[in-house]
Amino acid sequence: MSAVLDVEATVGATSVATVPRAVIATEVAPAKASGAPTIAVVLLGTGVVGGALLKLLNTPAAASLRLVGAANSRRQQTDPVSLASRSLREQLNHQGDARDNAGLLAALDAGGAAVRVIVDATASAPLASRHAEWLARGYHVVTANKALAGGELTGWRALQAALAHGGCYGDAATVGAGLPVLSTLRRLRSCGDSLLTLEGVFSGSLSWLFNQYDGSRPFSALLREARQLGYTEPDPRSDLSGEDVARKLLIIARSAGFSLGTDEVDVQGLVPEALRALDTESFLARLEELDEPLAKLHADAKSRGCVLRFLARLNQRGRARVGLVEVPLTHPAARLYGTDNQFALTTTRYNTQPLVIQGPGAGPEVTAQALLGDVLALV
Ligand SMILES: NC(=O)C1=CN([C@@H]2O[C@H](COP(=O)(O)OP(=O)(O)OC[C@H]3O[C@@H](n4cnc5c(N)ncnc54)[C@H](O)[C@@H]3O)[C@@H](O)[C@H]2O)C=CC1
Ligand SMILES: N[C@@H](CC=O)C(=O)O
Repeated sequence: MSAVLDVEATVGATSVATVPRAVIATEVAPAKASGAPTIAVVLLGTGVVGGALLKLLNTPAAASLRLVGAANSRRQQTDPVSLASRSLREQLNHQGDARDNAGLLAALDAGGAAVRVIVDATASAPLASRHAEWLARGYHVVTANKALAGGELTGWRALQAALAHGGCYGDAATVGAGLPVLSTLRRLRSCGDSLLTLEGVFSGSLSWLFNQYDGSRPFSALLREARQLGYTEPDPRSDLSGEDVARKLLIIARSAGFSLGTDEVDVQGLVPEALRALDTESFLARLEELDEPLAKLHADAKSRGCVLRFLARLNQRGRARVGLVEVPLTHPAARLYGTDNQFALTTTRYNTQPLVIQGPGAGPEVTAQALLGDVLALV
């Protein structure tokens, strides 16, 4: 890719200060026939992604899984035999026990399953901070939550230390919503290949927004639609601020051996100062304040024959940047569709042309499938 990714080309930077925030999973295993070892599962989070996973758990692909506990932020239900109800997600809105991780772990232990898995489909940093402890206690963790691996370096190191003693960390959903990015990188590394540079579009929601945005509809209207479609984070500022992209960049970089801290990613976000300290509901009520600045950036880019794309880049010196840039129509990122993510990996062996992984990078169904795939890969 070209020099448009350089700092000078970064546009629309209304904020810099964002705090950005694995590791083992192979490919999806086929559904097991009856009599195969049962996997006991606890699901944390029954929102967009967790809700889609609950649907998948009622399909034949998940026949070897036994859901023994499920929780949202306020309530939980457990059943050491199986929580089979199709209306579990709705039930948790008004019935169940108070939240208590110990009760969920007890349900995992009670059934005597050989494989015990905690699936984290929340965006909760406090929950993510428990992942290493759970691994150390003998549970496997499968996660869509990026807050540990993409958070402070101390958390990443605690995770690696826990993994050194056993347990698996299914993290496919944390990058590209399950696109085979981390698995490919690990495979290359196991063959002695090394990541040199990385660049591309790592946000499904921002990809969708800027692939659509042509000035004919306000940016705020598109953002509301992206949220409805389940592409954004629970608080869309996590996407707009660049924080979610920075987390993915950190997860990839760290998986490739770069010990990058959160403060080593230069993050150029899109959330104006006035909207940063609000609670989520107040922010959602003021989305129209994004419209004018983005309309201007779009018009400026268009006048130069360019489009806007939210790009991430890690160079060979370990310098990392994420932000909105103008790219010419010939740029690979200008030719993305829908929620497409694009990861261009230049390695010691893929060094004349990068290895490019591209495809839908957000959405409940693909993300839930990535979680299921990581669970099935445990046996
Ligand atoms: N939406 C997408 O396309 C993708 C999302 N992800 C990740 O999946 C995670 C979930 O995203 P969504 O489902 O969109 O969010 P959501 O807001 O729809 O759902 C979050 C769920 O977590 C629950 N929760 C929060 N704190 C909890 C706690 N302490 N204990 C138990 N449950 C708790 C909430 O009650 C809710 O049910 C996020 O970490 C996100 O980054 C990852 C890849 C793609
Ligand atoms: N909000 C995220 C969802 C996947 O991680 C994105 O837009 O990419």
